[in-house]
Amino acid sequence: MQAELANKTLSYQKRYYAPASTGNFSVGFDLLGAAFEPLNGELFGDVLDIVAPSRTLELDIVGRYRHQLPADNSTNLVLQCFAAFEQKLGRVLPKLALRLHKNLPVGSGLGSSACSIVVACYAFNDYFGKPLSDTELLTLMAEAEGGVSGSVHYDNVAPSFLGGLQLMLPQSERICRSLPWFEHWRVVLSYPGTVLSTKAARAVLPKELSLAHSINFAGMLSRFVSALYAADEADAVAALQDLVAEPARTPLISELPTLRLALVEMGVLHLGISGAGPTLFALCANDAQAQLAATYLSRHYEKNQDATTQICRLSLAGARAL
Ligand SMILES: Nc1ncnc2c1ncn2[C@@H]1O[C@H](COP(=O)(O)OP(=O)(O)O)[C@@H](O)[C@H]1O
Ligand SMILES: N[C@@H](CCOP(=O)(O)O)C(=O)O
Repeated sequence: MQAELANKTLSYQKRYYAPASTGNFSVGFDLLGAAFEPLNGELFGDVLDIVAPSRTLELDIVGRYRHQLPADNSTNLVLQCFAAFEQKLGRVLPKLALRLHKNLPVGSGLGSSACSIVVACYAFNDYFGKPLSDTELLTLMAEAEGGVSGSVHYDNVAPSFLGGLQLMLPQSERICRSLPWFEHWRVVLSYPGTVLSTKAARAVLPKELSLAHSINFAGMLSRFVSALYAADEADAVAALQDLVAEPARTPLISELPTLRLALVEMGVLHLGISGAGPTLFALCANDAQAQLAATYLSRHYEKNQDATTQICRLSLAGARAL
C-alpha cells in the first residue's frame, strides 16, 4: 500500500535531467566549463518531472538537497524559468504541475542553480514542441543564471546543456565550442557540505587585471586549449593554473594548498576549485588514482552529512529526457 502511494506520488508524464558542471576548470575563468557524471551511474544533477497539465503552475520539490532551498517554492528558479520562457515566446502557455528532484547542493560550485535552470528550460522547450533553437535556449539559460550570480556567465549552463568540455567564444554567434578531452581522465568532485554563494565568491575577485596579468591569463588558457588539440597531456596538465580567481578565493577555501600538496604527492594531476567553490575537483589519470583521491578527500575535506565525493567522467550527453 505504501509503495503504491509512493509510486503514485512519483508518477510523471515526462522526466528530464541535466548534469553537474565545473565552471572555470582552473585555467578559464568564466570561459571554460565541463559537465560530469559519476562512474557509478548515479544521477548527479537535477531532475525535473512534468507531472501533468494543471490549472495553475505548481512546483513540488524533493531530493537530497531540498532542505537547502527556500521553503517558499514560489521563488524557485524553475518557476522563474517558466515565466522567462513564456516571455521569450511572447505567448501564454498551458500550465503544468512540476516536480524538481534537487540532487545537487546549492551554493556548492557544482553549477547547482545552472543545473535547475538548464533542466527547466530544456524541459519546457522539449515539452512545447521545441519552439526555441539551441542558441536561443542557451541565451535564455545564461540570462537566468546571470540573475542569480550577478553577472551573465555561460561556463555552467553551456556544459550542463550541451555536455562535454565547453569553451566560450565571446561575440561569436556560436556562443561556445566543445573541446577535445582525454578519455582516460577522471574527475573527483568533493563537496565539503558547506555553502559558499557564487555572488559572495565573485565579490572578492579583482576588479581589474594588469596588462601583464591579462597576457598570462590569455596565454595559459591558449596553452591548455592548444595542448588538448595536440593531445599533449603533460602540457595540458601543466597549463591548469588559475591566475584569476584562485588567488582571491583561496582565503575562502583555506584547505586548498594543503590538500593539493597531499594529492599531487599521490600522483594526482591537479586539484582546483570547481566553479566558485567550495567543491574541489581532482583531475586523475585513471580509475585507481581517482579512487585514492576520493578516499583522501572524503576523509580530509568532507565536513558534515550534506557532503559528498563523486568519481566522475566527462558527461558527453548533457541535458536530456530520461
Ligand atoms: N532550483 C534551484 N536550484 C539552486 N538554487 C536555487 C534554485 N531556486 C532558487 N535558488 C536560489 O539561487 C541561489 C543559488 O546560489 P548560487 O550560489 O548561485 O548556487 P550555485 O553556485 O550552486 O549555482 C540561492 O540563493 C538559491 O536559494
Ligand atoms: N565562473 C563562475 C562559475 C560559478 O560556478 P558555481 O557553480 O559556483 O555557480 C565563477 O567562478 O564565479
